[in-house]
Amino acid sequence: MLRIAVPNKGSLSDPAISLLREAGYRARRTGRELVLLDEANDVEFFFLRPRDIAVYVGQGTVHAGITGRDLLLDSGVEATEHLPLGFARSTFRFAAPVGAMSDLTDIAGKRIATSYDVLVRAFLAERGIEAATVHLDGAVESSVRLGVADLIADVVETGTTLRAAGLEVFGEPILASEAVLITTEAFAGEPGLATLVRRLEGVMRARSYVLMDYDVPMNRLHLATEITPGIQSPTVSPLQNPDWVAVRSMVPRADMNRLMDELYEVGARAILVSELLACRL
Ligand SMILES: Nc1ncnc2c1ncn2[C@@H]1O[C@H](COP(=O)(O)OP(=O)(O)OP(=O)(O)O)[C@@H](O)[C@H]1O
Ligand SMILES: O=P(O)(O)OC[C@H]1O[C@H](OP(=O)(O)OP(=O)(O)O)[C@H](O)[C@@H]1O
Ligand SMILES: [Mg+2]
Repeated sequence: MLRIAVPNKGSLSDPAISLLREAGYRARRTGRELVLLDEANDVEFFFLRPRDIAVYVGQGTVHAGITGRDLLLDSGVEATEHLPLGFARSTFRFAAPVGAMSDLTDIAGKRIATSYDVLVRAFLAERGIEAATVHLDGAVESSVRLGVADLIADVVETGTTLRAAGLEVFGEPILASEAVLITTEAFAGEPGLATLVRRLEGVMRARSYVLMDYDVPMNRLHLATEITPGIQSPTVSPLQNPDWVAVRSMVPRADMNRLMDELYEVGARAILVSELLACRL
């Protein structure tokens, strides 16, 4: 039976559980459940703290787990990224009081508050910058105002928390992070894991594409299918009116409005967009 670690709390937990549910696995019913047996899929899910998941995977007590790239690297564990999952995207950055620092060299000799000491020390060591780290569990943004540190290194998504604390990012980003499925070399070839990966990829693809249907005059078909070439090739079906055909094609969700405009321009009508639930491409 495949053993998978899933975040039990924090920003990673809900999207990870939704992704698994959409991929056809049993969803967690209550927030207090620690272990969940999914007999139909031959998988056991363990709900653990996101920061601890790399440790369990590294020890081989579970076959794989979902955590953040930043947490994986900070754990220093010998687990590897198997599949990026596209949610909980953030950057990991240095930030200091507005106007105080502009360059990485400004960090030398200063105190950096962070929850990710290993990640920060490795970054500084690579660049030969000497500075002290102050470990804090959370709310790192408050540390500068409270006099515990001169700058911070923390997760930034919208930047709202930084602004509220009177801080601004500076220097190059330390890391671009997102949720990732991790495993070890010993388990990377597990058949159950390959099934999980295929299903997760199916959900992610379905989320990033939509299905587009439209009718177009036969003599404009070549123009329309250039706009929506699909994955393999668009489906073209006859209509009762022999001068028109119906076309169905997958298109990237991000492009859908532009493509609808372009199709209309070349004469397509009745352009419909619908959601995909899952797919195997
Ligand atoms: N605002 C955010 N946007 C995107 N990802 C985030 C955000 N905050 C934290 N993360 C990601 O979540 C993971 C950290 O999870 P963790 O549960 O330790 O902290 P959290 O989500 O901040 O929850 P909490 O602090 O409430 O326990 C990291 O991978 C981090 O990059
Ligand atoms: O750029 P933003 O959109 O503001 O998001 C980033 C903030 O979100 C997380 O904090 P969280 O709320 O989890 O609190 P914590 O610091 O106690 O972990 C993270 O640690 C940052 O502080
Ligand atoms: Mg947090």
